[in-house]
Amino acid sequence: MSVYIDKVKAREVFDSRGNPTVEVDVILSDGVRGRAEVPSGASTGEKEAVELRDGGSRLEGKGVLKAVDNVNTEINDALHGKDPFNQADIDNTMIKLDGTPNKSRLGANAILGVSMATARAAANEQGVPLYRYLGGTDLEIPQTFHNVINGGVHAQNDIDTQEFLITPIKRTTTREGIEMIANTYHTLKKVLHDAGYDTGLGDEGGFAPNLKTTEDAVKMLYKAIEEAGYKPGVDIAIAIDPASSEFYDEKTGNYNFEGSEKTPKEMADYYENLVKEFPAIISIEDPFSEDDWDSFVKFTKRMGGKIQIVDDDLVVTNPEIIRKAVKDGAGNAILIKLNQIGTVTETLEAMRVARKNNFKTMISHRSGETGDTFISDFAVATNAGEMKSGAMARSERVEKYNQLLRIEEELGEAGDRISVYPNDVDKD
Ligand SMILES: C=C(OP(=O)(O)O)C(=O)O
Ligand SMILES: [Mg+2]
Repeated sequence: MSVYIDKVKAREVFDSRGNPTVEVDVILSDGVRGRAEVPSGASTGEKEAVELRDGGSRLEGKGVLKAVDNVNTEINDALHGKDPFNQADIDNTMIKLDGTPNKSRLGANAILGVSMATARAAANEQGVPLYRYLGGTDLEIPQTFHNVINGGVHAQNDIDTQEFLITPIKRTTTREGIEMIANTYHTLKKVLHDAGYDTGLGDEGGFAPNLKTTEDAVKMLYKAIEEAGYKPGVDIAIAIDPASSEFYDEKTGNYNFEGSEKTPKEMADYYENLVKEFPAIISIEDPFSEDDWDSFVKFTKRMGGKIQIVDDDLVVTNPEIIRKAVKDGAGNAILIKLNQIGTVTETLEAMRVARKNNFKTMISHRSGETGDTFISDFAVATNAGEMKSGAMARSERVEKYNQLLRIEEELGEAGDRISVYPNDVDKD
């Protein structure tokens, strides 16, 4: 008889913010195992699959023992005897067992942990790396986006834009690109320090200086890129994630942004001027709130030919909402977070819908992370094109880039064509 799932076992471990999270082991009938840890967001979208938390006074109500128990009892019973290579069956069984539209009964954290650990166990059973098991051949290393200045809800400072990311655009290998980012990151520390700013870190390993405005932060990035010996917009480009649902006022329909109240139209003007002033900015994520769909559509018509407009909170990796974004022309790229939707299978569907409709895809970490490097393998396996995983500090972030370096080496040794998005002429 071929190998089957013997047991799924979960435990409570801790994430990079010191909050409890779910870790799952999937154990196959021949003893082979797969393990996965589940990340957790802070600026979460309203329509994300539900992360089950225990409530009560223990660990400020953030415990995940209910989710752990759901894995160890109901999910274990439902998956015992199943084929670990049939990922869709595993995921659909859990979706049906949960029975809610947003995984709120068993918890998306419980379900995703099992889903990812099953893929790992299956890869281990075949004796191949996870990226190979999920992706086969003809794989591409993603372009990496590194969040080097943290603001918004990821830092205790006055900047409302949550993320300032730098991305190496002129490089021949991933290793070279990541070296360029490390150089710039170190130079940024010096630039901030010399200008009298604090160089403490935010949640994603970027610096969290008490700069007052988004423009000031972008100016610091320009300075750091140049002082590190690169040209902004030629060697290294910039992306921002205002995560604007966080400063949107539902009652007025306006944005309370860095000391002034702006209408959606004024916000759009602001972004257009920002990109004019700083042409190294090539990508803006969640420029408008998840409750301000029309502004996304208008902004995509206005700026979509010039820059990448990434939907994160707006579509929460949900294939149905992505279909609507495609239909309405809201954004031109999708941020992909496995825990927003809660299974590997649905995440693959979300990516297929996006790519089929010429939307770019960027695989993302969460602000609360673990040491698990699943997303690096996943980004390569799916030829995602882009990946963001924080700055070149805090090992839960850096390990994900290190995993890309290992994969690049392995692909080279195995004789694969190594291409580094987006320099490749085949880019889609
Ligand atoms: C990574 C992000 O933050 P969080 O995990 O807090 O949602 C994001 O908004 O893109
Ligand atoms: Mg975001």
